[in-house]
Amino acid sequence: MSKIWDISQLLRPGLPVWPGDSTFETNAKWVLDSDCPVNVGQFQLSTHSGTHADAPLHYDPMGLAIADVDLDIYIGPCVLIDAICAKGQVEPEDIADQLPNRVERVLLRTYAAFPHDHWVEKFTSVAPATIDLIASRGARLIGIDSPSLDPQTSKTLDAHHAAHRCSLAILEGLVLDGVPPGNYELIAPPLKLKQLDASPVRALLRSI
Ligand SMILES: N[C@@H](CC(=O)c1ccccc1NC=O)C(=O)O
Ligand SMILES: [Zn+2]
Ligand SMILES: [Zn+2]
Repeated sequence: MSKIWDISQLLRPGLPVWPGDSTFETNAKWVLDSDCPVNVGQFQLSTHSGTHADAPLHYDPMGLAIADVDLDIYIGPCVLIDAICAKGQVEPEDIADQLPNRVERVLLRTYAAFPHDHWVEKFTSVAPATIDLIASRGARLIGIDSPSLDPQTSKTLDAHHAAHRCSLAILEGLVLDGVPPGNYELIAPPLKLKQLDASPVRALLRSI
């Protein structure tokens, strides 16, 4: 029997978001009572809320929108690598020992404990050389538990552009607490959002 790990953040009011970005809000459009047979909610959120997939359109005006990306990248074998010891940026030497020679998808864990209730300004990002290394092993997707591949203060998004050059899809904001490093099946397709730059995902790992 395979085990499933839910590696998604809980979307709720109070969810920490990128400084200045839209907060996650909910509202009851209809409320079930003697006059109304159903509950119907509504919610408002940033495309980069919680656990999400970036589309190339996020950092390239000519890039694909999230509705148009190849879905099979988000489903299939992956390796989860422990990079908790990395300081500032995940450098190639932080993961070299754990990175298989051939790999399809790579997930990096940087938090010892995921910060569910507050925004961490100095999260761990990924060195562009690490992106190149992962891509050189055949990967088509990189995922990370921090909110971005690049530092919060970056204006050039070098790691995002490196990923784009290498045709690597990007997942961010994964919750990897309690998941042992190793091989899994990833299931994390984005929503089919026309002309948008990213999408929340329900990200799952299945043991193999
Ligand atoms: N690059 C980040 C997000 C990002 O940069 C961002 C997200 C929301 C609002 C503003 C952002 N960047 C502004 O410079 C990411 O990949 O999710
Ligand atoms: Zn993003
Ligand atoms: Zn990103």
